[in-house]
Amino acid sequence: MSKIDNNFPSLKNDRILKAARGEIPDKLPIWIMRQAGRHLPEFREFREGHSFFEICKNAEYATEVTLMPIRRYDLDASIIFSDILVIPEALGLEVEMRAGIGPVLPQPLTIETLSNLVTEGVVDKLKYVGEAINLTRHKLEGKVPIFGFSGAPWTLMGYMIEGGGSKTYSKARKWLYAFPKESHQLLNILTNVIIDYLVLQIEHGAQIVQVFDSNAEYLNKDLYKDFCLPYLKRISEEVRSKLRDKKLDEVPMVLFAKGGWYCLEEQADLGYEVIGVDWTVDPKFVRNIFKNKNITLQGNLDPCALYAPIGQLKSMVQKMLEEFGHERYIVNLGHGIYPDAPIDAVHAIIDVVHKYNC
Ligand SMILES: Cc1c2[nH]c(c1CCC(=O)O)Cc1[nH]c(c(CCC(=O)O)c1C)Cc1[nH]c(c(CCC(=O)O)c1C)Cc1[nH]c(c(C)c1CCC(=O)O)C2
Repeated sequence: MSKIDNNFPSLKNDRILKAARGEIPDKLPIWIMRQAGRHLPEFREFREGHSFFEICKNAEYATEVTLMPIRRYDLDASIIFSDILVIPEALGLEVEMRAGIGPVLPQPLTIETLSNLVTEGVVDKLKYVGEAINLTRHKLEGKVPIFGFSGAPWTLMGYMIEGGGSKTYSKARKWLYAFPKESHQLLNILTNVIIDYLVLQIEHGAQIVQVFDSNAEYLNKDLYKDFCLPYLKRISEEVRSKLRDKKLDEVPMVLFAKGGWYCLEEQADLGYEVIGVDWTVDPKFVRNIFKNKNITLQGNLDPCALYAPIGQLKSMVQKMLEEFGHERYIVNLGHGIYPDAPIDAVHAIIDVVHKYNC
């Protein structure tokens, strides 16, 4: 039994939850993908004394890092400090976080080693994430809600087969054509884990969860239909049904399929309240696609816009807010903030968003 205390402080800022459910918050909500970590000097300092996974696996450390952006900025949500690659690790693959490179899996998954994945007790091994969420939600004192998250099946499959990041994900894409049976087998294993992992996070206090399909951009509509949509749908449906079985309240679910412009319409029918879009998607275009759907949009400022002169940055944010409109909208970047993003730029964006008249 993990340490759970679900007697949480009451929530003072529910803008994100309201926007996700289609209610109108007093101000537009904003959070920033990858806000907890690499661009913050206090994180880099903390990181000098601890390895990446040491921080993830120690609830006190993970809480400390999760709170860093909340102390510094007037954000409307926190996101637990962790990584999408904790799932491959719990399935038995070694994952290293190498400075200047990123995640490396020294022994990538092959068709031959697929059956070696340890599929029993996976979520038990991930209880440390639940404990970190639980402690963070207490330490947040109700200031803002906390996001849980997971990588999507295809995105995790990509890292597992490539052994890390890749420019093309061609080894993983090759599986989809040459080994469809094994691909589905792997995607099913991942989907089962993701469902229980998200339920675990919600049980421990996550008030909203996001599924990152960061590698959607390497597929096309046919591949996404075969190898992603059914699994993403199963995740939203089974997370909700497991929560009902456990008599737990449902939480809003966000899907962010980066580069998934080719199947936006299909994403609206997967059972997620919020769909994230990257900066290549025109706000008016996506609003039009979703006009008859009960979907909240999230996004989509180019993370590189943060390097523009502050005045220009503020005008771009203002334009983005006008184009998305104030209903069913959560402000965010179109992908994670970069390590060298200027702190002043983040303050400027939040300032424009919170001054915006809904
Ligand atoms: C693809 C992906 C990964 N991890 C993640 C994704 C999906 C989002 C996206 O597409 O950006 C998600 C992630 N990774 C991290 C978080 C923490 C919470 C947050 O601030 O959003 C989240 C939500 C911490 C991290 N994950 C990582 C760091 C930096 C590593 C370090 O401190 O050494 C942090 C703070 C490492 C990581 N982890 C990953 C990569 C490619 C890298 C290297 C690049 C980098 O982020 O610096 C895999």
